[in-house]
Amino acid sequence: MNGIRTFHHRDGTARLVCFPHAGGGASAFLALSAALPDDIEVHAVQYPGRQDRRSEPCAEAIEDLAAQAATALAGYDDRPLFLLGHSMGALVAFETARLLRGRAAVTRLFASAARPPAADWAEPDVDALADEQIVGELRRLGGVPEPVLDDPEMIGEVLRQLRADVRALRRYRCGDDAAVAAPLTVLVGTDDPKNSVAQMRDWARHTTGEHVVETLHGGHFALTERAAEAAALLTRYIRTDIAERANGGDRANGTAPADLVREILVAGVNGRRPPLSTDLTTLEETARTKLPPDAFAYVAGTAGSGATGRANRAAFEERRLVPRMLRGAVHRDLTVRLAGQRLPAPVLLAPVAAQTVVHPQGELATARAAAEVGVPFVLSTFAAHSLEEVAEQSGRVPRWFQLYLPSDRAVAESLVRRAEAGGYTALVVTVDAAYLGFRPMELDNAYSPFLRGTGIANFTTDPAFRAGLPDGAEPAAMVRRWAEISIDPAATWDGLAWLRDVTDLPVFVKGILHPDDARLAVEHGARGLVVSNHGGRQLDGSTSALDALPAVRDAVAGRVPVLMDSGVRSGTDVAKALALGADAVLVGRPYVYGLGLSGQQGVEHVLRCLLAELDLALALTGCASPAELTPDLITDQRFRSSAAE
Ligand SMILES: Cc1cc2nc3c(=O)[nH]c(=O)nc-3n(C[C@H](O)[C@H](O)[C@H](O)COP(=O)(O)O)c2cc1C
Repeated sequence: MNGIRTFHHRDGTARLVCFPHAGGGASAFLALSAALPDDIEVHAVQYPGRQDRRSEPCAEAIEDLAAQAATALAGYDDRPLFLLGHSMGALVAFETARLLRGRAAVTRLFASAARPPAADWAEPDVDALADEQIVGELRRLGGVPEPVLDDPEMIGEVLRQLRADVRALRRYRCGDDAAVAAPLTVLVGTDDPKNSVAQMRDWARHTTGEHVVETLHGGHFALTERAAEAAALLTRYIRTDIAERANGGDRANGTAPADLVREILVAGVNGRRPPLSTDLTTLEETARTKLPPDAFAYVAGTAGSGATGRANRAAFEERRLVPRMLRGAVHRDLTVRLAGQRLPAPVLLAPVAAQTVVHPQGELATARAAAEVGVPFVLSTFAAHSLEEVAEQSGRVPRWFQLYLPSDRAVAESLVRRAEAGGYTALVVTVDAAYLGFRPMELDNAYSPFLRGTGIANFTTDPAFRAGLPDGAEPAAMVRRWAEISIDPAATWDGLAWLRDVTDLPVFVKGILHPDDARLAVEHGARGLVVSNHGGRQLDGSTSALDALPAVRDAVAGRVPVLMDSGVRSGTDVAKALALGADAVLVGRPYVYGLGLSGQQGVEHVLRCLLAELDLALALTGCASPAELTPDLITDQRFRSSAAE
């Protein structure tokens, strides 16, 4: 009997085949199948000896289950094939992918709640355990409904299947070098009592392709118990893989970011010069002379005496890279993955409010530049153009939306829904600006763009916001209402948990500096963090973001990606942040100066320079990818003894 079951018949562009856990049947994936969208056709493998295959004997070995599945799937080669195995099912899926090589190519393998194939699974000898002991363990892990656990006949059936499966699992052996070619995404529940994120790293040995670890909120059965969250994550991977196949890869034109150097020098032969200096640290001084004074002060300003603004720069300058030689890093790949999304480089444009202050096209020009260069733009809640208008300019590069949590939760929810509908793929919740910092450069000019009606477009276009105002409200009334509700100064971590429950979009928390806040953010649903002091604009005297990074990174121990911003001015700054543990970096003021000085072209220039210098930093430190930038490539000048100088 063909062991493939289908719950929802769809004519999807992709096929996802799910492999159940020990003691489980195909129906374990019913809710997940329902939560997945129509473009993904979902099938589940029914192992012999259970549910509608009850009359057949259970399999003796994982390899037998894989051989049966591979035979059934051999003809599934008419659309991209994805395999997803849960717990023991991950081993069956892995072995199936190995057998399918050359028959039906597996586009990606998802392994959920499962240790790597070569690891010791430490499964107890269930034949030697009493029924009550096994039932106790099943209660602890979840996954078997209480009524089944309490029904002697039904639980007897589950135990029979489970014992057979665990016998097969205990017999299974896999070498360290057994690998599939398919990229591999490993999913692990944040509270899985059987598995930890650290144990998942060795899955990397079992693929010659990409290896990513993703966390889901929940325990051993997070995959099926949090079906909506899991479905959103799987969908992002599947759709990105399909889009990549359609494009034939991003490097199709064969150019690397570092080729900018040659491009500029060759253009010079014909008398052409770059539009702005390639030394991005000089743009601030150019902007000071060219931008309107109020606008320049708004962008350049920091809090108080500027101590934190200076510390942000000093932290980068005090770190030095230690180049490595003769490593032949010719083929470099800047791609990174964050919360299931593939980014062409570990660089994003930070959310910066009210961009029409420096250029009439504002965020529209920035979005076009981001799309042109292939760098995601994080749009501010306080943008001068609505998020829908900006989405239209954003092309195919992932776009993210930054959210200040409004005290009117109806407005907050409405903004989230609009971001979802507008194709934004992540939310960045900024938590360090419950109050505006004390910023002398703004105060001395008595200048706020918002109070003059710039930077509130997402509110004036929002139905929930407008519902709180009389029809035909004057602009001044809108500004007053905006000032009342746009940021909730009383928000607590519960606000983050609320947001997690309102949306399936991954939520990054921006503005984290303390390791305890990092842990709290993850506990309340953050899928990523941004270590940031808001470019030194909030609390003067606070720590530099780069100095805060390693402790935050250690606090989350790989459970979620950690991004950073504040003070990044060059590609080598990006390299330093990555070497100290950032997964990606946001850049703020430099691109805003590029926008103010040369519009879209200026933003493109800044981004190209950053990426070119980052690519060269990889080449000159002998790294083929951002992941190879490690702390040993950094020295900290502050801790060098004079003898070493
Ligand atoms: C003019 C200006 C406006 C900003 N507006 C926002 C905002 O609306 N939301 C937000 O989360 N951060 C905002 N930021 C902070 C940036 O996202 C980022 O944290 C900071 O600019 C990084 O530091 P850098 O400018 O040194 O690169 C703003 C920064 C500037 C300079």
